Order: sequence, then C-alpha cells, then structure tokens
Amino acid sequence: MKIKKEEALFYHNGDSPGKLEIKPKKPFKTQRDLSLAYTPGVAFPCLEIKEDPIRSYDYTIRSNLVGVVTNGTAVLGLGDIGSLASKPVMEGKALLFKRFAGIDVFDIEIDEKDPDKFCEVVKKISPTFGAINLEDIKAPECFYIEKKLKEELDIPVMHDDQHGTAIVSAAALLNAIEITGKDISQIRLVINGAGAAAIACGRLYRKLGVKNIIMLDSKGVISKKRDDLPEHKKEFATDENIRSLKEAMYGADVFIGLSKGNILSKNMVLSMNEEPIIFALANPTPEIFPEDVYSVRDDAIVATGRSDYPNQINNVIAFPFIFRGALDTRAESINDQMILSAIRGIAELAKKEVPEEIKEIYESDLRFGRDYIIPKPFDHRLLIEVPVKVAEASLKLGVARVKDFDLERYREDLKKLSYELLSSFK
Ligand SMILES: NC(=O)C1=CN([C@@H]2O[C@H](COP(=O)(O)OP(=O)(O)OC[C@H]3O[C@@H](n4cnc5c(N)ncnc54)[C@H](OP(=O)(O)O)[C@@H]3O)[C@@H](O)[C@H]2O)C=CC1
Ligand SMILES: CC(=O)C(=O)O
Ligand SMILES: [Mg+2]
Repeated sequence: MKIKKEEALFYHNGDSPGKLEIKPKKPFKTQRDLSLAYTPGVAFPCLEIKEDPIRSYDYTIRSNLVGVVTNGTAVLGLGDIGSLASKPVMEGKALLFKRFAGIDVFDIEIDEKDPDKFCEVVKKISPTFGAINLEDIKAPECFYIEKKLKEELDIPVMHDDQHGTAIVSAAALLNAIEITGKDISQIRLVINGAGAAAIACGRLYRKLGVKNIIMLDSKGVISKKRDDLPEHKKEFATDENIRSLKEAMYGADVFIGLSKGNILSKNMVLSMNEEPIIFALANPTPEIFPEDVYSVRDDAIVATGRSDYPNQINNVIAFPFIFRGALDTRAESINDQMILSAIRGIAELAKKEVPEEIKEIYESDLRFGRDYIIPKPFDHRLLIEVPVKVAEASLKLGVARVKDFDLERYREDLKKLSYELLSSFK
C-alpha cells in the first residue's frame, strides 16, 4: 500500500482544510439554552470552580481534554521544521486521541525554543487541560522540559516520543524475544539514535533486563573514548573499541532505529546474529524497509513505525490509552508503575485471539507470531485492557484523585465507549 503525495494533500484539504472540528455537546436551540450555556447561567459553574478548583472536572471539558503541545523541533524524522509546519502531525495526534480513546484535544504549537520560556507558556495555559502530552520536542531540551513541567504541574505530563515509544517498543521487544527464545539478559541490542525516543527506550529496556546496549548518534558509536558527550548520552557510553554502525551491528540480536531513514544496509543486516529483531522506527522513512531485510534474511522479525507494513510499532498504541486511564482516575501524574502496567497490557493483548472484524480491517489473518508481535491500532480491545491496567496502578500508587473507583465497572464503561467510538467513526 503506497501513499501518494497528491492523495495525502487531498485528504488534508479536500472539502475543508484540516482533520478536526469542535462540536457542541449540550442542547442549544432555545433562548433558555442560550441563557444556561452563556450568561447568566454560566456564572454558576464559574463560581463553583472558584470555590473548589477540582469542580472544573465536573463543569468543563477539562476532565477529558488533553493539550498536545510542541515547539516543532523534532517532528517525526523530519527534524526541526518549526511549530507551524508541525501542525498536521499534532492534528493527527488529536484525531488518534479522539478515535481510539474518545479524548478531546487542543493542539498547541508554541513558537518558542528556549526550554524555560516554553515551560512558562505551558504552565500558564495548563488550567485549560486535564493532562499534557508533549510531542516532537527534540533532545536534550525535551528531558528538561518534561522534568520541570512534571514538577510544577499537578496534572499528568508525558512526553509521548519518549515514553509512548518506549512502552510500545518494549512490549513488542518482549514478544519478539519470546518468539525467538532469546534470553533478554544476553542479547546485544543496538539503538541507532540518541535523542528523545532512543534515550527513553534504552532506559526502559534496561529496567526490563537488557544489559548489553550499544547506542549511536549522528557522529557514531557513543563510546567512553568520546569527550563530546552530554550527560544523557554518557549513560550509554560503551567500553567497546568500535566507532561505526557497521561495527556495532556485527553479531547484534536487536536493532532499534530511532534516527532517520535509510541508514541500515543489507550487509549490516547480514552480519547480525541468527533470528535478528529489527525495529526500524524512524518516520516516515524507516532506517531500512522490510522488503530489504527479507531480501537477505528470512529469519528476521521486522517492524516499522508506519501503518502500511505488518508490525507497526508506533506510540499510537500507547498514548490514547495511557491518558484515558490517567484522566479517568484524575491522576496527578503518569509514573513508572503505570508505564510498566501499560507494557504488560499491550504485550499480553498481542497473544490473544484477534476478533474477525479487526482481521477484516487489515485484510490479514492476524495471529501471534513473527508478523504480528504487537496489537493493531484499530484493535478496540486496547481501549479496555490498557486503561484498566493504568487505572489500577494509578489507584494502587495513590496518584489517583477519585474515590470509590470500581475497576470492574470501569471495564464495562470502557467497553461501552469502545462500541460508541466504533459506530461513530464508521
Ligand atoms: N515509531 C514511533 O513510534 C516513533 C518514532 N520516532 C522516530 O525516531 C526518530 C527520532 O525522533 P526523536 O528521538 O523524537 O528526535 P530527536 O531529535 O530527539 O533525536 C534524533 C536522534 O537521531 C540521531 N541521528 C540523526 N542522524 C543520525 C545518524 N545518521 N545516525 C545515528 N543517529 C542519528 C541524532 O543524533 P545527534 O544526537 O548526534 O543529533 C539524535 O540523537 C524520528 O525519525 C522519529 O520519527 C520517534 C518517536 C516515536
Ligand atoms: C510517531 C511519532 O510520534 C514520531 O515519529 O515522532
Ligand atoms: Mg512524535
């Protein structure tokens, strides 16, 4: 399935520019409706919120509203194309939040590269939102921005390119390792890229038991011999006497690409260990295309970030569902335990039998194995399994701000929501 430029531009323009609109959800036909929605009626909820800010969750859309916030400095693999040019991606994220988890989004493109000034803007607009999804902000600024906002805001803040990507790729990695029968503590794992996504993935894989990680940036292998390394890269500096991707790939079990397109060669793939796992995740052009891997190896497990190949490892499988669970428990934050629970939910779902209607969407007999290591974005069960796990962790860890939350009832509510979304997006 190849996507042509003309078709993509038409999709975004067509009869009406953009991918979203805002719709009212209360009756609004009569003079009475006008008096309730606007002045004088609106003053009552205003005063309730003034008295107790938590009531903003009851009287406004805040409880279901995420801010997708960027400065456009690392947009997909397109690089620093600026905040305005990033808007189609941010509208796309908003569409995914709505379709897959029923969450409303305002996309906010901020023309500011200075991390402190950027944080100041996000802080000032935070009363609007129930949570903040940081998107496509480059490293190293993204680490500082996320940390500062987490410290200063009492709503969940998550940098999707870091943690969304780490969660989904970790779930896929655990499943791929299971299929190949490798031992996670023994694998040699090469991460190409040392930015937002790569560093977060490396950190999470270590928590899951990976010991031997070689990381590369645009200058080559991150080694202890280099004297140009910032702190976040030093964490991954190797003692090995290697400098290039070619040398790093020799005997590797796993390749994770979070850099830019067309960087991994067939010869490098040939030099990998048996049953290699290759996640070429740069968007839209992966580090290597699956057909090129298969032309030299028939024992590989391959994934990309794209929607037009099997095994799509993309943060879309994480962020809608993590934020759903966080919003519904009115969590103060999204923490490590919620992240680990989400990984479990995603990895386990891939092993369950796939309903016929999902197979029909993908015109494929999806069955846990080499070409199906991770659930599909259109799998409506994600909206049940992941938020329940996240909510459970949120309640257990005391970051939830809801009382008397019944997980079984929540599961039923999510089922209902998933059917509503299925029928409203037909
Ligand atoms: N599939 C998915 O779900 C996701 C995919 N991604 C993809 O990952 C990529 C990186 O995104 P992100 O981390 O947000 O961006 P960042 O700008 O934070 O990081 C980019 C990293 O790529 C490195 N890089 C650039 N060129 C090369 C090269 N030739 N060899 C090795 N490394 C190189 C940079 O090196 P240096 O540090 O030297 O500048 C930098 O470390 C993008 O293509 C993006 O689309 C990101 C998030 C999710
Ligand atoms: C998928 C995504 O968030 C990215 O490529 O930046
Ligand atoms: Mg992104």
